[in-house]
Amino acid sequence: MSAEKRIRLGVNIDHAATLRQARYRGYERLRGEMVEPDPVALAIEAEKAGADGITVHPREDGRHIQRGDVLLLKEVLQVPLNMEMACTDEMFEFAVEVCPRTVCLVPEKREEISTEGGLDVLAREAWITKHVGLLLEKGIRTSLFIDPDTVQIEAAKRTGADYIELHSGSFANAYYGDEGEAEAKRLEAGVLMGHQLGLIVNMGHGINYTNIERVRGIPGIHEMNIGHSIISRALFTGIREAVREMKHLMNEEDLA
Ligand SMILES: CC(=O)[C@@H](O)[C@H](O)COP(=O)(O)O
Ligand SMILES: NCC(=O)COP(=O)(O)O
Repeated sequence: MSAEKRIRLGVNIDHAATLRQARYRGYERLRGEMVEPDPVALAIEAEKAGADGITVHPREDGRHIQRGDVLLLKEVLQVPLNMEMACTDEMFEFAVEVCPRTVCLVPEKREEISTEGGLDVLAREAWITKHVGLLLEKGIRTSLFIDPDTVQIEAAKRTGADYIELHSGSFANAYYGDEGEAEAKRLEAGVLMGHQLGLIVNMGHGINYTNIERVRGIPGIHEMNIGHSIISRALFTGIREAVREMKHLMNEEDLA
């Protein structure tokens, strides 16, 4: 695949933090203790293996990645940090403190295990538009994590955000069923529409080493953010191999 068409791989390391917090509930790096697994050390390994970026989602309730992790990541990473966050004033303040390359605005529900649907941009359009501008003043670009729906993509454009990340969870859930192809086509149409509107289009959620074969060929995907599947595979292969394998697979390249 030619360099300009290569899909960038953003590795979401939250799931390592989820494992850590399962044992060390309430742990926050700022206390200075060292417990495992360390998501920051994992991110550095992922970077060494070729990750083009690292994604984290500090939740308002702090149940997965911790704020101290995010601040440290910003210090030690060479590759861009993408920080997902809920549309709240408190998270905005934290984003300004961290100053990641990009912020990706996501919906957040206390009761969900992971992010279930895309952001309803129309419902939060005024807040989002204002904060896209405020983040840009601080040199932070904004992405909006949305379902591949026409009205949401149009609304995303109106907010002034540079990026959208199309939520591929419905596709991933439907992959083995009758609706898999229809969901893939929805993503395809969403990427195309985003492009036509001049947005940079990313994709993420539920992408794995199997279903990647259906979405990797969609023209114009800038970056895929992949977490759960890579961290799961890393338990068997180590993170470097898991990243290397996904990076080659998503770009249809042979492993050297
Ligand atoms: C926005 C998204 O799809 C994922 O990044 C997800 O939110 C990861 O974080 P959690 O595991 O805390 O849900
Ligand atoms: N925004 C999606 C993401 O970062 C990773 O989602 P998943 O691969 O952990 O489902």
